[in-house]
Amino acid sequence: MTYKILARKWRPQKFSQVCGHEYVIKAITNSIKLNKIHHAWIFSGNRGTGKTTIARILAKSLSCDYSITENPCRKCFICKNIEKHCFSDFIEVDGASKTKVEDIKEMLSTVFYSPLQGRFKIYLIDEIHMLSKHSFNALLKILEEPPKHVKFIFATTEIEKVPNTILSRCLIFKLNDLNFIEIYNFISKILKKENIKIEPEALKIISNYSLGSIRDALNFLEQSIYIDNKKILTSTIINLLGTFNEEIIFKITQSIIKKNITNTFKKLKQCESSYFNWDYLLEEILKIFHFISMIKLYPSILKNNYYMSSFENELLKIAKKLSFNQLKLYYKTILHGRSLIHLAPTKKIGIEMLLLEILHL
Ligand SMILES: Nc1ncnc2c1ncn2[C@@H]1O[C@H](COP(=O)(O)OP(=O)(O)OP(=O)(O)O)[C@@H](O)[C@H]1O
Ligand SMILES: [Zn+2]
Repeated sequence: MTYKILARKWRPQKFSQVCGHEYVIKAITNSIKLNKIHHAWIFSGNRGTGKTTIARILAKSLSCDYSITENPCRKCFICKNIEKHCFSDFIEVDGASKTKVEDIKEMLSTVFYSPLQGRFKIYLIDEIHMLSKHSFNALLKILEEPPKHVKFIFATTEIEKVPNTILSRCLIFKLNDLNFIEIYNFISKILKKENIKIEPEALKIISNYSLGSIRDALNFLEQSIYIDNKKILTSTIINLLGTFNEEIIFKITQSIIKKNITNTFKKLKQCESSYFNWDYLLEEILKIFHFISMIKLYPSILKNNYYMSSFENELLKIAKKLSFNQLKLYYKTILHGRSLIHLAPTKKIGIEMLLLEILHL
């Protein structure tokens, strides 16, 4: 059998398998249950959060041979063919490569023909924001009065680039970035199914590093599996992603707060490797200052918290010791310094100067 990468192998095929986005899923499934089927949907959100996945499940829901259903059977020939990407009445178009008006006109020339096998003719246009102005105008004409058998599903990472005239004719669903816990739980489940063990710290780093995208998290896992077959090690992830574990980030932040220059630079040296990602270091330090500020002003954030959980007591102490104004000053100085780093002769010099500056706040 041909090898399928994790992100494809574990692409959800039913709404119940989708990670997060509860309200979006609820709205879609309820509208299907109530038989209130709109003619155009648009899903917006960052890369790898589930737009195409949800769009394809929706296409099955509308087309399943048994009935329109929020729970497509996955057994009928239509469901099966949609999953195999070979169903003639489900047309997927990549808006990024078909931007020109001729491309869109060619696609739209088929809308007036009845579906061949399905209930509807469904057009999924991915990255719709890439269409040209003329393409949007051509699409708008059809969207104003679409034939009854036609449904449009759009996906975009940049909804602000989609004209309002198009948006106002669609149901708009905003997919948020998945949070740390959602990604953590989702990939833990997949690793269990794949019978692969992982060190807890490695799982945390992946969940954190993927910045809200399940696809990124699965791709990082994929890469690490090539190295550690049966048990993914923290050291592998650190080298692979050019990142570091929570302990080192915490220690650097702690040394900064204690104004201990020697320790700060000792720890910094430990991070250095050919894979080291300097941008990530500043991002992580910013996250810690944000987290300490939250602990100070909104302590309930610690309930069911995974982030920096091994250092909770120390973080609480810091939150008590520093005023919010001090925390804010650290945060702002790093944020500002980070935006100027590209002007430094090298990133390393930029970071070292910034650390010296905050050590002297
Ligand atoms: N919410 C989610 N739940 C479960 N898996 C997900 C989710 N989002 C993404 N994935 C995983 O990531 C892969 C890519 O997802 P998908 O193609 O739906 O992302 P997308 O938002 O359309 O991204 P892009 O904007 O880059 O096209 C899927 O095959 C699946 O494995
Ligand atoms: Zn079916």
